[in-house]
Amino acid sequence: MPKGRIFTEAVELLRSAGFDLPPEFDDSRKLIIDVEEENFRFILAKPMDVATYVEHGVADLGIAGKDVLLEEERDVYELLDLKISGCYLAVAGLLDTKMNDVAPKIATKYPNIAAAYFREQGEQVEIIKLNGSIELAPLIGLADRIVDIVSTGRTLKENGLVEYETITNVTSRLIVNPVSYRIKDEQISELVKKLNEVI
Ligand SMILES: Nc1ncnc2c1ncn2[C@@H]1O[C@H](COP(=O)(O)OP(=O)(O)OP(=O)(O)O)[C@@H](O)[C@H]1O
Ligand SMILES: O=P(O)(O)OC[C@H]1O[C@H](OP(=O)(O)OP(=O)(O)O)[C@H](O)[C@@H]1O
Repeated sequence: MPKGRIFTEAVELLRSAGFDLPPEFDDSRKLIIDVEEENFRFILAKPMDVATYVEHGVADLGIAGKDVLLEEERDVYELLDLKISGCYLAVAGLLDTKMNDVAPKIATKYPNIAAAYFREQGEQVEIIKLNGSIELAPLIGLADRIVDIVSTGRTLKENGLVEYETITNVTSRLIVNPVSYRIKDEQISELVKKLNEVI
């Protein structure tokens, strides 16, 4: 399970699919929660790391944003679009500004997605990896553009930035380790069926 934003929505989804999740899921700092009644162990990780745990098989299943899956390109299967935590990835910058002609600078938490996007556009850019507050970069002259998540658009607006292009829509997905998918096929299909009924 991804901690943070997605967690609350994911817990709600699992509960509505019939999972009996204890109150620990609402207020706890535990990183591993065993739910014996369901025969499930929940591991709470940073959202960007979920696919890593699943690829390595220490978790059979995971919930990860499509942004993470595109950025990390882990060897996992995507089973379901859970249609939660919706947002999108966009190129943004200061109003009425052109990108520098020579190797414009792009600040982002998503260097792979950004590099692939500008490569497809035939533009040579310099990617600057940041870990948060991406909107700062064009404001203080670190970058010409940013590639970042937009949800309500409030962060862009309040910082005087505008969106130039949409890259892709993002929702959270149910992912599975390819070996687990073969071995635990029955259990996993049962879970997918339950989730499908409430998505
Ligand atoms: N407004 C949003 N901003 C960022 N991520 C969002 C937003 N809305 C939905 N998401 C989803 O939530 C995930 C990130 O969750 P969250 O912000 O809790 O983690 P994080 O980026 O690791 O944050 P932090 O580094 O602040 O802990 C993304 O992968 C994306 O799929
Ligand atoms: O369109 P909005 O609803 O304003 O949401 C988008 C903002 O939310 C995220 O930042 P976050 O809050 O995760 O902070 P961070 O960039 O410092 O990690 C994202 O990186 C944008 O900055």
